[in-house]
Amino acid sequence: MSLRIEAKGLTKRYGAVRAVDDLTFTVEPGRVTGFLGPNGAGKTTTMRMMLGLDAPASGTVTIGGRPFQNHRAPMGTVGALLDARAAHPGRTAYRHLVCLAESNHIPARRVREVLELVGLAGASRRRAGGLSLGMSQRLGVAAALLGDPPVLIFDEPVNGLDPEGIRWIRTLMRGYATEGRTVLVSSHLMSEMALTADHLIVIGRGRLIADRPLDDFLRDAATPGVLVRTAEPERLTALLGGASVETAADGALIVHGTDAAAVGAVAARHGIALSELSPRRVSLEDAFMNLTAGSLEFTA
Ligand SMILES: Nc1ncnc2c1ncn2[C@@H]1O[C@H](COP(=O)(O)OP(=O)(O)OP(=O)(O)O)[C@@H](O)[C@H]1O
Repeated sequence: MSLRIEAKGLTKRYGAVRAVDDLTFTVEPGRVTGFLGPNGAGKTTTMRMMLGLDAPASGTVTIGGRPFQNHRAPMGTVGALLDARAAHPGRTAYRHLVCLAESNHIPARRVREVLELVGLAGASRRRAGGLSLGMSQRLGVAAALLGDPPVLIFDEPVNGLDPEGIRWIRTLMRGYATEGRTVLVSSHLMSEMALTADHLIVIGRGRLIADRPLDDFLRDAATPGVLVRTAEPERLTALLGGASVETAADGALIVHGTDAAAVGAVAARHGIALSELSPRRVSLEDAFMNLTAGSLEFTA
């Protein structure tokens, strides 16, 4: 069973703030979709509406063609990780999952399975309140996986995880997507999404900014240019004739309209020493900043 998530004209206001503003997009099965936006962009609010935890002011969001609340087996439809500290602090990890399983008609043996799956089997008797943030996060993932759902919705799942935990959750999401499930994961870090997602939905101030494959972002970010450092920038600039040259804040030259080999050849021919010569790429983080500039809630 594969289900897509479809938002149409989704809008939510908090007083004068349009937290989510006319969002239309589809999250397809079989890939990891990154939901990217700066702090306050509206990611959590959108995910809460997907799960029927908040009502839209207008528009709709459906999972497999109907609102989440209309599915008869919620945990068997969507596995959600919204708030890592959602478990009752006094309950053991095991008890927390058993309660969830019981109220959702999920066999108790599944609890052992998911505890194994998230690496918490050894900590199942510990109280949720005493777990580290990383372990709470794993317990949240265990709860999400209880019903073996075709759709996973994870809000900033790497928060609080150490590098091993981050790799674990990436692998887990990748695995589920490969099985044909629908995986939506939010983040405010482009660098994290670049390692995790196949497709990106980018929002800023509640509005859709981009909805395209990760590869397209990577290609655009790799705008060709050449970074050159030399003690004779003026002379080299004059010799480069047709190319457009800008000077970076640290004195390096950024040359467009030619390649590193050509710049090196000109410098060699005229005996200009270069201390650096490299093809320049815009970092992904810069590309994301450019994309969302003007949509930041707070700017420095
Ligand atoms: N319950 C609420 N009451 C009032 N305003 C809210 C509420 N929840 C969210 N907002 C506002 O709605 C906007 C979107 O918030 P949201 O938490 O959805 O963004 P986000 O992209 O998840 O951000 P973050 O990465 O910081 O979690 C923000 O301006 C936020 O201040």
